[in-house]
Amino acid sequence: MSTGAFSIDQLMELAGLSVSQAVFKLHPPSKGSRVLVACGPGNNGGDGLVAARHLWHYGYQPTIYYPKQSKNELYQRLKKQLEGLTIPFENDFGKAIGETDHIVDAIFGFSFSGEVREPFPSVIEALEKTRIPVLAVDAPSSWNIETGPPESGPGRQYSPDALISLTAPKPLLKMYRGRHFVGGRFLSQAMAEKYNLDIPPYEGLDQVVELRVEGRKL
Ligand SMILES: NC(=O)C1=CN([C@@H]2O[C@H](COP(=O)(O)OP(=O)(O)OC[C@H]3O[C@@H](n4cnc5c(N)ncnc54)[C@H](O)[C@@H]3O)[C@@H](O)[C@H]2O)[C@@H](O)CC1
Ligand SMILES: [K+]
Repeated sequence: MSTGAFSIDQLMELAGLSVSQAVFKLHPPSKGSRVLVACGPGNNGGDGLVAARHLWHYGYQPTIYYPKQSKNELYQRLKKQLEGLTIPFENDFGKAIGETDHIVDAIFGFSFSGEVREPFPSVIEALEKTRIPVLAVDAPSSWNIETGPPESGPGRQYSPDALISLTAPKPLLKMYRGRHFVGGRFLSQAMAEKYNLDIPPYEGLDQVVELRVEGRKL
């Protein structure tokens, strides 16, 4: 992903900005301003940290669940930026889910593999059961990027209300039914052609576009 001379910081900022815009389109703060952002240990979690910062500036009240914090300097800076806005970090996911209007699932993205390890099984199970709307970032966490939901264990019935694919949809989209956004308004025509991607019709200032999922009307 160094392609196109974008640094990881830039890509993560663009990803998190897209996520924040999808949240706004799904649930503007007037419909409930509390948003729980569940962040995993990798870059998917980093997207969540960035999104939370933007959401705060839009008028939301984010809470962060971030149980496996990376020591990497980039994540430490993202965390400091949130602390600077006095955004709370909550370690008890069960408590946090009871005190929110909607949820961003930024736990695992395209590098997830194997069975869900601690401390995340109970978190995935809670996402599976909750009636609070969930927006999954890049993938529903615990899904295999190629084949979709796991056959057993946490996540086998996890079906978030909305998904935002970053840069381009992943193969798991075949197994997904729900609202679907794409965020990747930085791709050049040359990059899109190189990777055989279609650039979707972004409008106005939008960093995201909602697309039709096969079999479901917008
Ligand atoms: N350059 C890029 O590739 C970009 C990626 N972005 C985001 O980064 C994501 C991919 O990030 P990463 O490659 O860091 O990986 P992920 O964030 O998808 O997950 C990897 C992390 O999860 C842990 N993990 C993997 N399997 C696990 C399991 N079974 N149980 C518990 N923990 C497990 C790994 O130890 C690692 O810490 C994308 O989906 C997207 O959201 C964006 O930030 C934009 C740039
Ligand atoms: K995710």
